[in-house]
Formats: sequence, structure tokens, C-alpha cells
Amino acid sequence: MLYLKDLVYHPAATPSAILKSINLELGSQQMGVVIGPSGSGKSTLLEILAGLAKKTSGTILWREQELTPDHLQQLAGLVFQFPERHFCGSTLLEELRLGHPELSKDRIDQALEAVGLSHLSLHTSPRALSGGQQRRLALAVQLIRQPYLLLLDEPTAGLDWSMRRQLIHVLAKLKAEWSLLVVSHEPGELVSIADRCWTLNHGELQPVDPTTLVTKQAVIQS
Ligand SMILES: Nc1ncnc2c1ncn2[C@@H]1O[C@H](COP(=O)(O)OP(=O)(O)OP(=O)(O)O)[C@@H](O)[C@H]1O
Repeated sequence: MLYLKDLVYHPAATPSAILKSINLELGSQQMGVVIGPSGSGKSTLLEILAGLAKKTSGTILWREQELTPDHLQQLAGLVFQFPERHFCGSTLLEELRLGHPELSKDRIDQALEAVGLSHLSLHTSPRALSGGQQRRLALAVQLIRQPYLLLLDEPTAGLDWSMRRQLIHVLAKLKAEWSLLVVSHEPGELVSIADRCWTLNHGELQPVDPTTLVTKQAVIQS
């Protein structure tokens, strides 16, 4: 269970705080969606939760344990916006093993299975995949580290309807095992599988009932 209590991010260079007294709770096996316009602070929130930026004040807890940026780097896996732009491996195997050459074939197979890519050869180039498959590969790259918390920045951006639909299926499946926190300015179908939703405006987070946001699209039922 992730708890944020009065989390503030206020770099010295900015006149007002970018994140203002954020309070949030996200259970295990839940997916939360933070919806906010461009510049509202969504990516900053994810960077803090991934241990890549340091909060100014407030508390971040996993169950009862207070988390430092080092803990967060271990506990969380962040999938950046347009992750395919950062692929470095020339094959799926290389991409999945980057930084973790010791990873067993079993772990690799499990991660690919979890994102529905187990039918692909490990020698395939990441560049040869479709846009939706590349997003799922980026998820597998994080899953392989077995994080407790998966953080996703605009995971459906730039995908067509069919690829978004496949990704929503995968995320719905993943939340059976992991906690997922997703940020988006245009959540669309993501809301239909969300357990918790919030809006973020000028760094202020407000809870909102997902059922009031959805046009529940029949994506995950099909
Ligand atoms: N360290 C920093 N110093 C100064 N300004 C910062 C810092 N970090 C973030 N900002 C500013 O905070 C605001 C929020 O940025 P952020 O990238 O989190 O927004 P966002 O909601 O993710 O937007 P987008 O959807 O466009 O990516 C921006 O105006 C950004 O320039």
C-alpha cells in the first residue's frame, strides 16, 4: 500500500510549489489514474515516486515504512512517456537484459508472457515491433525487475484504438499482481480499469470517483 502524506515539491527556482500538499493512497493490486493537463505536475509526481527527484517535504510510505529516493528506485518501475524512443538493445533479449545480464531465461519468459509478447523470438529487434508491442516491451523491461509499484507516464499516447485496447487488456491483467499508478492528460479507456482516480491541477490533487468519469467502454469485456 502506497501512502503520500502532504507531499510538496517546490524547487527554489519556482515562485510557487509544483506539487502542493499531495495526499494519496493506493492499495496493492489497484490501479490509480492521475488526470491533469500539460504542466500540472504529473511527470514530476512520477519522478519523485521513482526516486529520480527529491520531494521538498511530506512523507512517502509503503505500508508502514517511510521511503527514501534509494528505496523508491528499488521499489518502483517507471515507464516514461514514449519509452520506445529510449530502446538501446538490438534484440528483445538485449533490451530486457540491459543492466541485468544475470537475469534468467525464466524471468525473461515470465515478463514477456505478462505483457503478451511471449510468442516473439528473443532475437527480434525492438524496432521491428508495432507501436503497441513496443509499449508492452517497455512494460516488460520494468516488470523483469519485479517492482512493487509500476509507474506509467501517458502509456496510451500516440497509439491507435486497437493498440490502446491491447495495452488496456495487459494493464488490467497486471494489476492483479502489482500496484499501478498511471498519469495522463487524456485517460480515455484507462479510467474504465481504474480503482482510484484523481485530478491534478496546478499541483493540487483531488480525488474523483472513476465511475463518474467513464463512458465505460467495452474494451476490457471483449
Ligand atoms: N526542478 C524544476 N525546476 C523548475 N521547474 C520545474 C522543475 N520540475 C518541474 N518543473 C515545472 O513544473 C511544471 C510541471 O511539469 P510536469 O512535467 O510535471 O508536468 P506534466 O503535467 O507532466 O506536463 P506534460 O503532460 O506536458 O508532460 C512545468 O511547468 C515544469 O517546467
